[in-house]
Amino acid sequence: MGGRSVRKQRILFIGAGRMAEAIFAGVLRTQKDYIEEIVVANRSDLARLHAMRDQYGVSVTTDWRDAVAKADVVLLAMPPQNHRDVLTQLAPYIKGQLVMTVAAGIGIGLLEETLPAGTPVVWIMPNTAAGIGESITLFTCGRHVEDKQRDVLNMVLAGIGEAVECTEQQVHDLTAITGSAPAFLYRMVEELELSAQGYGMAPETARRMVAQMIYGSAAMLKTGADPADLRDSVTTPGGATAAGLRVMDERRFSEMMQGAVEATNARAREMANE
Ligand SMILES: NC(=O)C1=CN([C@@H]2O[C@H](COP(=O)(O)OP(=O)(O)OC[C@H]3O[C@@H](n4cnc5c(N)ncnc54)[C@H](O)[C@@H]3O)[C@@H](O)[C@H]2O)C=CC1
Ligand SMILES: O=C(O)[C@@H]1CCC=N1
Repeated sequence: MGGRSVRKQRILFIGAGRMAEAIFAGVLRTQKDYIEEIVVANRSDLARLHAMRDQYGVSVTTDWRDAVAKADVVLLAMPPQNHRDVLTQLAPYIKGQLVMTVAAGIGIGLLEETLPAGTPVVWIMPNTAAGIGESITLFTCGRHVEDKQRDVLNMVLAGIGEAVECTEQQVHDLTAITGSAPAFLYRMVEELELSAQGYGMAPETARRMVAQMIYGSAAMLKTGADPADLRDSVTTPGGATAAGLRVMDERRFSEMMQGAVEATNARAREMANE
């Protein structure tokens, strides 16, 4: 945190979905000393709010207006499509609070245009591993973010994993790679588990095997090794792996992955304008 101290923060989450939960769960795991209160707001679904209150000890409300004035940070964790409306409703209550959004495709411009002049705003793009402190979070800051808000931002980001500051364009371009790609990977896991089960493995054994295979592979990558070299070291010349990789190439794996990335980013942009 740049050596500066952060006083205890009151963070209001507008939206009580999966990403809100992943972020406050992560922050509460490791940054509790910096948290005065987490308030979670949702329009409806009282049952979910109550479950969150009971599980995490957060405060909950169905009317965020009550909580904005006292908040230090307002974090929008709801669909991109609802941002314009909620930001417009939020604007009269904002007097210097740090406003953050996690929404795909949103960017900084809409926040700065809609909120009072000078409001510090940040766009973050985490992934669901935030909940266990293992997100890789991309972020970009608006024009009015000063050191004291950066310290708060760093505290939140450190609570949910690793973070990389990007340009706004990079957050748009990389949303698929860090925000959505966990789903691409899980999709592959589902297929591998199905194959293992097809060979007679119990579902829980198949899960454990595939999870450890991915964990080990990720650990190899985190040593800094090049993925092409790692792939080569698995691929015995003329051997079994080569036959599998050949099928991936024949079925245009590269084209499929690039297409998935492009479609994801395009849809993120589209949602922000709906
Ligand atoms: N799920 C993920 O892996 C990631 C999601 N995001 C972003 O996080 C945001 C939320 O996504 P999820 O948590 O996955 O969705 P979700 O569907 O689980 O949760 C959305 C929440 O927003 C609430 N909401 C909708 N309109 C509202 C309004 N007008 N006022 C107050 N609350 C409202 C809903 O009731 C719900 O609690 C999206 O903008 C998404 O782009 C970003 C990175 C990763
Ligand atoms: O699917 C979505 O729209 C969001 C964006 C990144 C991950 N989930």
